[in-house]
Amino acid sequence: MIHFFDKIKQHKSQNLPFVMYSKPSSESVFALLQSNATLCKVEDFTEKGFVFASFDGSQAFLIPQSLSEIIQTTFECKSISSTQQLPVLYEKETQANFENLVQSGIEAIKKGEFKKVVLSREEVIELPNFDFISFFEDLLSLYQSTFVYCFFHPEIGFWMGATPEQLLQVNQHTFETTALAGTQKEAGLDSEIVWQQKEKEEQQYVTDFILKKLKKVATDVVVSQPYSLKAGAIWHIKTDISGKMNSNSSIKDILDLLHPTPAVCGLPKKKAMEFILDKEPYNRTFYSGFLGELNTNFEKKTNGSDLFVNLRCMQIQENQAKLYMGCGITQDSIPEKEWEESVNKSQTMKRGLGNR
Ligand SMILES: C=C(O[C@@H]1C=C(C(=O)O)C=C[C@H]1O)C(=O)O
Repeated sequence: MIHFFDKIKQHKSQNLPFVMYSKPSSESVFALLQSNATLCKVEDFTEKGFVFASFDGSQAFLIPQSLSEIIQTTFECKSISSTQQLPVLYEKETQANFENLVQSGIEAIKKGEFKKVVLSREEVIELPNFDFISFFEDLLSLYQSTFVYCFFHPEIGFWMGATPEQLLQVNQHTFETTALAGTQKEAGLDSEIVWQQKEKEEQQYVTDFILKKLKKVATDVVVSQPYSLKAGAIWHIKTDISGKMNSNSSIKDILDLLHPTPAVCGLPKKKAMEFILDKEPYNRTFYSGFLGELNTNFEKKTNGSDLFVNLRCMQIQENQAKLYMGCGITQDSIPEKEWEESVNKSQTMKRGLGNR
């Protein structure tokens, strides 16, 4: 049998669509290898396969199960120093531009236009001699608590990432989702992690938004206490939310209500979205969109869905990678701190790349 990664390489060299991924805390890696290059759209979210959807909700594509060979492998973690840092050198202008964007967000919040907005930037880095397979293997070892993926479609692009954020998991009529926000860099002992009011509040906005939206489509909703979650060298605050979908509600109904959550867009959603589309100097496309298994769980062999928010990711183009990172802005935000947070988030992908 040809080895899993050789098959992936072969598929990529034929310019055919594929995705490979590993779920949080799993040792399995699955791949869907589409047999032709057709661009398949998701119409109503009853389709089966792997979905890749944009931030603004206008595009959702599928690698369909019916057109794909499904392969699986298991991996063993290698030991990689997760504290290795790439030198961080930025043009003053890059930092000033992002801080000005954040400042404009703070001013809009103070004027009452919205309560929270998530503002992001892209960063281009050179990737000479990039081997996506060994980078993917490094991501698996570095970020075991995240959803690690590599997605390719000739008409969509080539994306990789390690996201800590689950958007939605559905099994029959029960579902789980999470509210994730607040960020701080690892420092000292894990047990000493302390959150400021600003971060607690920012995360509470996300939880409140999700609970309010779910009222329309779900019952028996259970909410955990907020707790700290580590993803690589970054900490977040997380709340787990679960419940039962109403019998007349569909996955599409829930996704329409939840995506994009205030964890990646803002609050209220429409106003924050308008601000982002108007003010961010680039197009997010699939960054902060969502991706994952739609109506098919290959490990459990059920019809479940398991969707994640596309964060801590990059788009590979020729010998370059575009990295994407965003920060939740509230009225108490300090532009310089948000810049630092974006630099810390960029380390998730750079740390893997630093090992090359
Ligand atoms: C937008 C990103 O992350 C989101 C924003 C966070 C924050 O504002 O603290 C935390 C986790 C994510 O929900 C990103 O990583 O690009």
